[in-house]
Amino acid sequence: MVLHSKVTPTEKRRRFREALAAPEIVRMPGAFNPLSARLIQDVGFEGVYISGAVLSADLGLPDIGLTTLTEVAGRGAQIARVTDLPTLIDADTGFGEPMNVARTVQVMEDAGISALHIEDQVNPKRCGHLDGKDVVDEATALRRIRAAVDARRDPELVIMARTDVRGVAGLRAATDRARALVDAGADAIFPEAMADLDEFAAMRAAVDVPILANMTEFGKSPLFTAAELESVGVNLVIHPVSLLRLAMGEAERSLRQLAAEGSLTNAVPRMQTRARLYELNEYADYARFDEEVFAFDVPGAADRTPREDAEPRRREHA
Ligand SMILES: C[C@](O)(C(=O)O)[C@H](CC(=O)O)C(=O)O
Ligand SMILES: [Mg+2]
Repeated sequence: MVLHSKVTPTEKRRRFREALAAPEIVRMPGAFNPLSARLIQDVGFEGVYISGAVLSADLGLPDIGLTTLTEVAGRGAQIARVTDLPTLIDADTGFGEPMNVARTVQVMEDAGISALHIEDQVNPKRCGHLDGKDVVDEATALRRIRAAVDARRDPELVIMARTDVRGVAGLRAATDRARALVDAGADAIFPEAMADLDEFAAMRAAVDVPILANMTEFGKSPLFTAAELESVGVNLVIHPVSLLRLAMGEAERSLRQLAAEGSLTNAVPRMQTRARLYELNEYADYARFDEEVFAFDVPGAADRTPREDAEPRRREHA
């Protein structure tokens, strides 16, 4: 892959649409940084989720709409450029009024993102699995999606509408809202905080676009397997915060061990090795790339060298 993914954003978006249309469920664990996105690809998943909860947690902030479009898109771009997989990013409420939503879509396109979801919570939003959240009225929710769709320049970009209505007004209201969001142009639906598989099945029956299941831990939905979700027609599953929770759990355990034992010797067997890290970050490929660039010879170039002292730069390789 060296330096970046060679798959263009449009190609990733096209592949994502194709995967969503296939009968197999698309699995997207949440990357907490570009390196973990590499791991997700290496282990063989179909896509990378970029979570708002993870980004805000990473900045030491609660997930209550404090992060800005610039911060979220910047992180998205860093992650998208190191993976060949499609990326789905959490655009919260779209960062403002419908006009802001329109700008959000274009900024995410420029960031190389494949898909984004925009939710119908009021500003400031909160985690969809917490009590006490609120949603905007239908007209406002539809305007956000309409603005997003109108602003899109690459027709392959996937615009997903998330509805938080289930936790506020029940399943029936959520399926009604989802239908309206699809009519407004949403390519896919993210029904937040569904209580069981029957609710996913009801959502499946309500709309004819791909639907997503959010398997976040410690939330309102039980943790169904990919096969269970696929069996009720769910097209895409995200595990948004799982890798961050796992890494932080291990970090805390190990810090306590270090504090108690004065060394991390006993934690080393649980660590990713230096060799594996270098493999993920393609040290060998970079070295080869460097060699090839310096060995590259343009026929006749020497005759055209304008300055006699123009010596090619030499580089030592370890
Ligand atoms: C999917 C989500 O929007 C996210 O930001 O990752 C969160 C996840 C979480 O807080 O567990 C959500 O609102 O469900
Ligand atoms: Mg979120």
